[in-house]
Amino acid sequence: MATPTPARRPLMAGNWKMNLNHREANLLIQKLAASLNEKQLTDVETVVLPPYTDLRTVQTLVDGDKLLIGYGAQDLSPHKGGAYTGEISAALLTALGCTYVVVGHSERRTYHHEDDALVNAKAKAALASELTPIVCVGEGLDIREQDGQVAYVRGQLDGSLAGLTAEQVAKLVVAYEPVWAIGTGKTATPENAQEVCGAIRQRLAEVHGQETADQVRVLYGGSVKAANIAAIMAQPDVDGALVGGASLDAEEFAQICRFPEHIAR
Ligand SMILES: O=C(CO)COP(=O)(O)O
Repeated sequence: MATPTPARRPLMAGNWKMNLNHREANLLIQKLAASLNEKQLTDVETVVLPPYTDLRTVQTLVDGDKLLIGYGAQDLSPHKGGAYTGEISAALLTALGCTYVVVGHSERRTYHHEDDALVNAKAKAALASELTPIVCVGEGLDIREQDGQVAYVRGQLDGSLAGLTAEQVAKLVVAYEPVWAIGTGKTATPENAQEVCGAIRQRLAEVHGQETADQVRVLYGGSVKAANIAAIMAQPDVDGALVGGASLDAEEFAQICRFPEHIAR
C-alpha cells in the first residue's frame, strides 16, 4: 500500500512590497496578532514580507510577544557579503530572525532585469543560510493570450531551480504569480491557478521524484482577497497564497489566513 502523502500546511505570505514604514509595520503586526488566535496561526502558517527597514521592528514584536507569525524579506543578494553597495545578504537576514525570502518576483524580473540564472543564484544563497526561498514564476499577458503559460512556467522553474538537489527542492516554496493578475484586480480563475500550480508540481515530480514534489508548497499570487481565497484554496495543488495589496490591511489579511472558516460556511 502506498504511504499517504503528508499534508502540506497552508502558507499565507503577505508581500508588503515598498509599503509601510517601521511605525506602520508595528501597528499592522499588532492588529494581525490580535485578529488571529493560536489555533488559526497553527493551522495556517502566516508570514509577512516587509521592506528591509521594518525587519528589526517585526523581529522585536514577534520575539517579545512570542507571536506565531513568521517573517522574511522580499529579495536578497546572491553574494555572501563584502563590497556590494546597497545589497542585503542571506546572513544579514537570518541575523534578524528571517526564515523566508522571496526570489524572482516578477517586479524584480521586470524592473531589475533579473533572469532565471540570477534567481537560481539567489535561491542557492538562501538555502545555504537555512532561509526558505519563495521562488516566483509566472507568465505575462502575451504568453497567456497564446495559451503558452504551462510551457513558459516550466522553463522558468527549470532555470530558477537548476542544480538544486531533491532535498533542497523539498524545502523551498514556489509561487505562481501570473503577471497579468498582479495588482490589476484580475484574479486568475481557480481553474487557471490549478492548471499551472498542478503543472509546477508535475515538473518537480519529473525532475526530482513524486515524493519531493508532494512536499513542496505551491502558492498562487495575483489579486488574492478574502472574497476569493476559499475558491483558490479548494484547488488540490494550491497550498497557499502570496498576497500583495490585501496584505496591507490587517483585517483583510487575517480573513485570508482564516480561509478554512470561509470554506466551512
Ligand atoms: O505580487 C503579488 C504578491 O507578491 C500580488 O500582488 P497583488 O495581491 O497586489 O495582486
